Amino acid sequence: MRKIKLVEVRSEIAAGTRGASLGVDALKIASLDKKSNFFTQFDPINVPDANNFLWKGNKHPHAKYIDGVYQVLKNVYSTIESLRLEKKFPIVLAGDHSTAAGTIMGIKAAHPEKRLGVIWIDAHADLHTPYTTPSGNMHGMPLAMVAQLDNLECKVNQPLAETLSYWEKIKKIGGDSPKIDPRDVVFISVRDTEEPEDFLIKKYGIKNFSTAEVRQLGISKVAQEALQTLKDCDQLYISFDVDSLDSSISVGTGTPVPNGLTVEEAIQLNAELIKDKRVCCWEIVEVNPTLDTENTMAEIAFDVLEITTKSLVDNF
Ligand SMILES: NC(=[NH2+])NCCC[C@H](N)C(=O)O
Ligand SMILES: [Mn+2]
Repeated sequence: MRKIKLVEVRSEIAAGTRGASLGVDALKIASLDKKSNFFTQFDPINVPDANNFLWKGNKHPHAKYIDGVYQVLKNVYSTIESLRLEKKFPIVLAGDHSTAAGTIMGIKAAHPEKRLGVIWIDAHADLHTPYTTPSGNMHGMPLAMVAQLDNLECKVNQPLAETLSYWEKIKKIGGDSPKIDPRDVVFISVRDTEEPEDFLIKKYGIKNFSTAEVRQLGISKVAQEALQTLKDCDQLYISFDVDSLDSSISVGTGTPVPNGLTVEEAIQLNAELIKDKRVCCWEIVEVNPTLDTENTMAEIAFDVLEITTKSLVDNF
């Protein structure tokens, strides 16, 4: 069996709604209520966040708290790089989705020669940049950070010079080269995008398996085709944003969207994908219990986490 390491990242500064930093602990409460021994099996490591920046107020309208985001990304990057060098399999429990960029930077830094593919299960494409973001929330930008995209063709904002200097630094964490080719991204259930993102999806021919397609093809076929799309990649990272689930289920998350996956679909999908031997890291993000009742979102997310991890363990 591969050595699994749980990584906790309680960042919420890059989300537009407060509370995603509590997602990790909500997962633990869900585990206790379920009387699961999950959290006794793997000892977790905690990555320092920069949520204290929230008290100071935001100075960057088109990339909110980018100074804090930069710090967190460096922390996540160095943690993940070390774990990968120790041949550990990181299972990352995170808050806002921006930190997935740090995860990807770390994976790439540990094995720069390996071509890295990404399976992004999410309602959103998270391909924005400070030049295109409609909200300024940096959880909408991680894939642009790691692919080193500015998307100036679709520029709508005029970010401040200081914002752009942080943006340049972020893109260079782990080295001044793209960590992924955008063509090596596969989306699943992405259904709420803005024009600048649609432009990039088209430009790079990024494959998205819509919810309808998931239902049409069935989970095993989708998993198979997603992995086939990334056949030339040497290692794979799976990012599971709980807002990929239908908004009737994903109440406890900052940006819920209708027409998403069912719980069963999400569980089967992750359990299937993680069997591929190239997968070297799995991440779950954006649980926000302050928007929820009875910790429902975390209970569902915990089921996904537990079953996906079991599939990983059983297949090694
Ligand atoms: N990881 C997420 N929940 N991302 C939501 C992004 C929503 C929207 N595209 C924005 O940039 O504001
Ligand atoms: Mn996301």
